[in-house]
Amino acid sequence: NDTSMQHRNLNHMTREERFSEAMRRTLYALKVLLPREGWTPVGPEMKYLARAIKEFTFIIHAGVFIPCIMSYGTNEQIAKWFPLAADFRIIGTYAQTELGHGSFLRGLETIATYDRANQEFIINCPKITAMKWWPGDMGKSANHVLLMAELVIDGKKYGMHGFMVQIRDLTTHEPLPGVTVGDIGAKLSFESVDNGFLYLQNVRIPRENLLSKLSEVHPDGTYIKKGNQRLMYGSMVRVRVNLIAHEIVMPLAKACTIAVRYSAVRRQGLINPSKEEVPVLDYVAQQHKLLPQVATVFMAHFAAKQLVKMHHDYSLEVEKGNTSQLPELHALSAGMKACLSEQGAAGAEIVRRACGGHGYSCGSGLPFIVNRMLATCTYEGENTVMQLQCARYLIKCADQAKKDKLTGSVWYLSDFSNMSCTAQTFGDLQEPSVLVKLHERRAKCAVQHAGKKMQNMVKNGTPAHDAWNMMATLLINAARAHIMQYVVGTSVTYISELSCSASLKKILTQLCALYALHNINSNCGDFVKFGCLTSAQCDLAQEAEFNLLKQLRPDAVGIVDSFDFTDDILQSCLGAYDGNVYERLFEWAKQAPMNKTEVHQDSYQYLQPYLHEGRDVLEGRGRNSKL
Ligand SMILES: CCCCCCCCCCCCCCCCCCCCCCCC(=O)SCCNC(=O)CCNC(=O)[C@H](O)C(C)(C)COP(=O)(O)OP(=O)(O)OC[C@H]1O[C@@H](n2cnc3c(N)ncnc32)[C@H](O)[C@@H]1OP(=O)(O)O
Ligand SMILES: Cc1cc2nc3c(=O)[nH]c(=O)nc-3n(C[C@H](O)[C@H](O)[C@H](O)COP(=O)(O)OP(=O)(O)OC[C@H]3O[C@@H](n4cnc5c(N)ncnc54)[C@H](O)[C@@H]3O)c2cc1C
Repeated sequence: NDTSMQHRNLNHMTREERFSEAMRRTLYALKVLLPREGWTPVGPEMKYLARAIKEFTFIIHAGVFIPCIMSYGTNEQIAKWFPLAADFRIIGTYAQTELGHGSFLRGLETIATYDRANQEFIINCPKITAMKWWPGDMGKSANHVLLMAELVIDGKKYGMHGFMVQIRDLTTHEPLPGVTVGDIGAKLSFESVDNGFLYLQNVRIPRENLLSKLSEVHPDGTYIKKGNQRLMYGSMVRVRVNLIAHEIVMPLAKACTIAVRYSAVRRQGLINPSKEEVPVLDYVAQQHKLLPQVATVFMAHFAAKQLVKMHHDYSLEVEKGNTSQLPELHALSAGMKACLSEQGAAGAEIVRRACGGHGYSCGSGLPFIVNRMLATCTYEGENTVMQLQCARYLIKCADQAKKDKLTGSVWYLSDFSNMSCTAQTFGDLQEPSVLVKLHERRAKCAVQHAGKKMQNMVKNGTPAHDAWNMMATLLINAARAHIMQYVVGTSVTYISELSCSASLKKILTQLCALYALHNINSNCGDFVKFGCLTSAQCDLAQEAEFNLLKQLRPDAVGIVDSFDFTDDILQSCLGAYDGNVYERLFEWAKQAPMNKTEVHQDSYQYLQPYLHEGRDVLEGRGRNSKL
């Protein structure tokens, strides 16, 4: 209810206005919302933050830069930089990606050379491709970066390390000497974020600015390794774990809220010719577009909660020096981020398109969501690269399963029990336990299929790296199958253990079955090819899905209402709680800058000659235009 936090009409703002507005809101919110003593907003504040996050800037500062200080800094470095960053007295970003490299980190070209005489690092971007490019908040806001660069001592390279580098003066905010920094220009989304470029030439930083939790450089240039170097990739694992809730589940829930509410209001056409026009939500085709996406929101939410818990438990183990869970967590976080962002982004577009012409209007709030979700498929690990990382782990586990009993998320790879499906009715295929088994079997066969193909190629003389490259599509499918079985399995377990009313549990169970069946019906080729289902059972799977659409239709609006978004957060003429779609759209359009005047001066200026000539012709004075 604080007017300072009420949304302005972002669609009618320029990019610079949106950048300024996001900064104003974020810093105002920081002052008002968050308790000064700490960075852990609780209760309604956190709920508000999570729902309003798209309107804030400094997400990289808060969601990546600060956690990196905690992950890579020594206690002294944390004590120095965390309080400054937590209170926004320094603004930072995570500067890793370069103009020439984003996925292949061993190809990064920014260099940090140790200068023993002065006990400093000299930072250089040796060529244009080494320039840092993309980091959020870097173009105009950040005055510090957590710079990921190749450490070099006496000509020897030690790999990527994290360095704290100040890039702007803390008083004037001007770039420091040797620093060329700016905004990278308009993008598909994140209009309010100043993703930036950063070119460093002979920038000197103290030796103490090498974040030294995992390794350090002594004054004489001696390099000391202090832990599992793969922890250097730890920040990316954490962001992949965290972004699922914030950037996939939350936006998809908003898009579904808008589309389902609108579909309950929008009347268009007839089902029974003798009856009145129906709400488009009564069309099974519309239900088939919307309800599986609503189910995805819940299943991704449940699976993400499990992954966050796994990351938390892993982090506690790392503190004790035990990094044994890292390979499994890396594979799962990489695979989940890739597969759920792919499903989420596609799902947001499906529900946007289901809103017809008004879904194409920015007044619906949907284009903003769709475009922003598209970025989740690229940042924090491009999806294909992430799926291949996940597949790399699965192939290794499949080999190990031949001699060991596996545990964790890959346990099913060593399950050699009879997994054939005995379903005779579509009701059998709505059973959670049957759906879990089907997904486990499909995943196991997909992993084994990819592995076998590569083994055969290598046996026939193909180098392993070429076999890997040629089977990439099968490996990606195996990663997707693995994640789908994880999402279905964790959701079934989560719902079964949830203490809630029987009616709520029934709805959640139906949504889980709908998610699983939609996945089966969208990938039935795999399920038949791997002998998981017969062709007749595939027909039953379709019947089972359609039956669930019918059962869930009456509760569709109630289910999305349970996401509890305010109209102010949704920013949608189609999804407002009161359902006054047409009045809101008209009011919204009238506010467009184009409608400030009845006659748009520029259009009149260019049209004027033609308008006058047309008038003359109509009034019989002029000749017919040659046009
Ligand atoms: C009121 C005020 C409010 C204020 C603001 C409001 C804020 C509210 C709170 C904030 C909450 C926010 C939550 C989060 C939301 C986030 C929003 C996100 C916004 C955009 C962020 C985007 C940021 C970025 O994009 S950063 C850059 C990301 N870049 C990447 O991900 C690069 C991807 N590439 C790689 O990771 C590597 O190159 C890789 C893995 C592909 C290959 O590496 P490499 O060549 O070295 O390894 P391999 O040879 O393939 O494998 C070797 C070996 O290593 C293992 N391994 C690889 N990676 C990892 C890893 N990460 N962890 C562990 N192990 C790893 C691999 O498995 C191999 O192991 P083997 O045993 O040898 O098989
Ligand atoms: C909105 C947004 C915000 C971002 N924020 C940040 C930030 O704050 N900090 C930061 O450091 N970076 C940031 N990034 C950069 C982001 O992390 C990179 O864009 C991402 O890692 C992908 O790398 P790339 O752009 O080099 O793509 P590439 O790796 O060049 O991908 C191009 C194509 O090559 C394919 N490809 C690449 N490698 C392989 C492979 N091994 N096998 C098969 N196919 C492959 C990919 O699948 C893709 O199709 C951001 C990007 C975006 C879009």
